[in-house]
Amino acid sequence: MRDLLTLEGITLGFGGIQALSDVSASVREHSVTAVIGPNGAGKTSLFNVISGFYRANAGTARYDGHDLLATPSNARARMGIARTFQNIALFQGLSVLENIKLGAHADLRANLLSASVFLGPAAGEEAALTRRIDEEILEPLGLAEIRDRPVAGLPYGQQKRLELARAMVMRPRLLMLDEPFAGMPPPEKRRMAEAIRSFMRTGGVTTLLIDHDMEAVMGLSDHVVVLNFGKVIAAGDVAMVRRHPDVIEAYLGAA
Ligand SMILES: Nc1ncnc2c1ncn2[C@@H]1O[C@H](COP(=O)(O)OP(=O)(O)OP(=O)(O)O)[C@@H](O)[C@H]1O
Repeated sequence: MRDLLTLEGITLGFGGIQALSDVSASVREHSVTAVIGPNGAGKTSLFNVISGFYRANAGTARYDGHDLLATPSNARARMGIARTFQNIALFQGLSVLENIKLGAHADLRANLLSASVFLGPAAGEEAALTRRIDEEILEPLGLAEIRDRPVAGLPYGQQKRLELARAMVMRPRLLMLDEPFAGMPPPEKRRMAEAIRSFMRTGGVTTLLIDHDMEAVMGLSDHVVVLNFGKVIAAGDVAMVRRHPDVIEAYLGAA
């Protein structure tokens, strides 16, 4: 399988802090790649460079043959890059369905408070989108019954799955998940992992994820990149990374 994303020498600093130093990594198409590492290792910064939220000071990124770092962030979304956030970033006053529809209007997300998001598409398009969301997204994620409920008050696990739903409605090629398992009890983690796998099977998506939950990460991932103090200290398959002495010292040993 070919690489969908290749990073080389990515460097990012904030004043005196070196968040990323010369980070090189690749993400193989149709695989799950996990980025792990202790707090402050640079995982979210790396996501922010890929999605265009931060601008790298040095380095290159190629995505599907394109120079990613030269591509504006809204164009990256159109190229099929979708992400979720570490902290839940849903509209609590809107329904499950409305939140997912916002995800479908990637270009308008910069302008989320605009009512035109809902008035924009013609009625026929709107109905087709709703049907697609019902079949492609809500059903496999087990969210069909709560489709019209407001997000506020939904259990945490359902809100995390809704974030995945909102990213998936774009039919992304590269799905970036920032701590999808955080704060979940084991049954919810299993449901989330199953949902990610099912989208990979049916949608052919490539997944890049960050999480602290070693068991969940190891159970789902084909490839693991370990960051510490902004540097890649190990990369490889799950078995190799588990055995790596620097990883054990930096991360697994401390877990
Ligand atoms: N906007 C910013 N301004 C200043 N420093 C930042 C900014 N974003 C990240 N950093 C710093 O860069 C370093 C890497 O942070 P980052 O959030 O990428 O780590 P992380 O591995 O995602 O950590 P965590 O597991 O705690 O989320 C940290 O020292 C952090 O304080």
